[in-house]
Amino acid sequence: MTELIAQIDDLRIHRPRFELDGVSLQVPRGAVVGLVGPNGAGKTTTIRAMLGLVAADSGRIRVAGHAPGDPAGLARVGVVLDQPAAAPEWRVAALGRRLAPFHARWDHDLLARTLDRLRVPTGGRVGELSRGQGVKLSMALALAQQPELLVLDEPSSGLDPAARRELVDVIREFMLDETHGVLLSTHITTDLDDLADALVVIADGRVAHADAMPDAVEAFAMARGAGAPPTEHVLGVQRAGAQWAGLIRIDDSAAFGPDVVIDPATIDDLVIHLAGERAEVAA
Ligand SMILES: Nc1ncnc2c1ncn2[C@@H]1O[C@H](COP(=O)(O)OP(=O)(O)OP(=O)(O)O)[C@@H](O)[C@H]1O
Repeated sequence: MTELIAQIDDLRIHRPRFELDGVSLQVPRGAVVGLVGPNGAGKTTTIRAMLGLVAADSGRIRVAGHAPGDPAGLARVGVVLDQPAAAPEWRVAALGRRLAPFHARWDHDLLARTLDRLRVPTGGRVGELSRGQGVKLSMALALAQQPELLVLDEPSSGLDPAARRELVDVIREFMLDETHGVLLSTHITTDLDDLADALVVIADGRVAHADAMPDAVEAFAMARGAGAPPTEHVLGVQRAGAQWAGLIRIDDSAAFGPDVVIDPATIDDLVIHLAGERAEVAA
């Protein structure tokens, strides 16, 4: 059986205007798990609960065999969140010296190499870095801990195309060790096409779809037609004038006539139309 490095079962968090409603996901060792979904779907809330940064109302979370927030578990997790990884007044060049005492396996050489490779300026203070440079710094600091699990919440946001490619390469190298795992939340879904071993789509506080890649995407297709959309088999129908488009299960393709065009689906299609499906169910 595949060993899990992180596991979330039936996580529920109640907020005044939001419900995380029974989210379950698993990160096996050796796997990159992509976490996708529309704005406000609950991705960051799930990640924060996993790290012990927000309290769960119910559910079970284990990270490297420990409860969320347990220092023994966190010591094995490198994190890139949507906020700076260090105080703005700290000198970038001094970060290794400042942070190493808090991490048993800190690798100064790896930090220097990653900062150099990602072209992070090391001559100034953290607060002087651009948003993208700050993300790269967070990534370098996360890797310097030599974690077993990397948890990345929208690391690509603010990165230029070349830097995004570098980031994907860095993740690939991290995964050369088959005991490692990655949970990667992103809106740049094309980054996941060749990288993710599994996909979890969250919509409106629930897991709308989860499967291994590429099956997670290839189980679906996009159907497009004109006139009244079919009432069966089409998920999250969207209309533009006389045209309609929706997601279908590939197994249902035969239910459509020649007037319906069927194309392969993308991860974006899943995010858009499975979320639309949830909205229609809720309406
Ligand atoms: N501290 C908070 N108090 C109350 N509600 C919150 C809090 N943080 C987040 N929320 C709400 O929880 C919901 C889920 O937010 P979350 O940040 O998890 O979404 P997300 O999927 O990460 O979205 P995005 O893609 O925009 O980053 C949103 O409706 C948000 O307004």
